[in-house]
Amino acid sequence: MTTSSAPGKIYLFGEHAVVYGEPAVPCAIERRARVTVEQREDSHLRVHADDLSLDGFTVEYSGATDAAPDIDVSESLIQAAMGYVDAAVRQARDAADAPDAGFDITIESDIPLGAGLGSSAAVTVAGIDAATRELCVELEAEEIADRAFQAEYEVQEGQASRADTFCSAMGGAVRVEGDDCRAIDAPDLPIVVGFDGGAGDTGELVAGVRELRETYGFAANTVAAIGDIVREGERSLAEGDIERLGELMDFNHGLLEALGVSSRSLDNMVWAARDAGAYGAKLTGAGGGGCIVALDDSEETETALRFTPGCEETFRAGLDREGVRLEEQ
Ligand SMILES: Nc1ncnc2c1ncn2[C@@H]1O[C@H](COP(=O)(O)OP(=O)(O)O)[C@@H](O)[C@H]1O
Ligand SMILES: C[C@@](O)(CCOP(=O)(O)O)CC(=O)O
Ligand SMILES: [Mg+2]
Repeated sequence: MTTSSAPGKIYLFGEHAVVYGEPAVPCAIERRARVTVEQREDSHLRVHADDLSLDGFTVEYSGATDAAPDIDVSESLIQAAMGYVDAAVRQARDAADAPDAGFDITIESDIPLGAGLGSSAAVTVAGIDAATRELCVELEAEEIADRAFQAEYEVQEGQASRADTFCSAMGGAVRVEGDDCRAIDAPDLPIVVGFDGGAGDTGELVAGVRELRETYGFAANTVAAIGDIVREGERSLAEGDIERLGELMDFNHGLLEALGVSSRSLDNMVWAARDAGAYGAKLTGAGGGGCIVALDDSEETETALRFTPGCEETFRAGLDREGVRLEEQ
């Protein structure tokens, strides 16, 4: 039996634009997905996910590739829930050259689903690490990142950048521009997350930006301007200039809003954080609903978010310098 874990992430800058080759800077946060894998005698797959919430449902399921899941929900929901796990298992079987390996898999995660904190990447990265180790193969973090990207790319039908999976595998702050992925130095950041309890459909939101970008030249310029913010933000990060980082996050949020991926509750939380004196605040990830990220070393932003209509949960989540790791074997 092998348990591996991998962190979720926030985007300091650059989501969406990273899909079109602009750079992005995601940072791993201290919230993890833990995946426990035990090889079976047969080639079946049995998955158990605690408190897996899908579109407001909480389901507990266990299924096998050749058997119906033991819960009464639609096939499409199960497909959505299983997609990343199946893809991670395919990658592990391929890496270990064990096409018929079967597993019992248990997933526990502190990362809300579909909320822009990279739960899919964390589950995929931790799943590949645990399953390959179970097959006596130890992969480098970079290879896990690459295989997890292939898995996300497959599930998201070609609409994925390397940012989430590389960040989750490596930990810390990273910079991703096309296929060029690298770890970067970052100071400890006072990260506060606000969560509206909802989720956005990453594929749909990415498709919406794509359409805007194809329809309007100025939308393409907006995407390019996000790239300029990221380049400026990298300098501020290197200098540890948190005030400027905050200002650039505010700017980045404005451009994401212009691209149509914010929402009323995300905007409310962003404004609550700014009014509370945060250095800056923006939505994180695909948007549409889910999480915002703010920088504040005082308690003010968390207190304000607790009283903000539409904010369901707020928590401080420090930068996690560790990426994928073995928990138990
Ligand atoms: N705890 C979990 N158990 C099983 N699958 C999970 C879990 N967390 C995330 N996933 C998978 O990741 C998907 C959500 O990923 P995505 O839509 O990319 O949003 P995000 O990565 O921002 O959280 C879920 O639909 C599910 O397939
Ligand atoms: C919108 C995008 O830039 C980030 C999506 O992040 P998340 O799955 O919402 O955590 C898409 C991508 O980079 O693959
Ligand atoms: Mg995701």
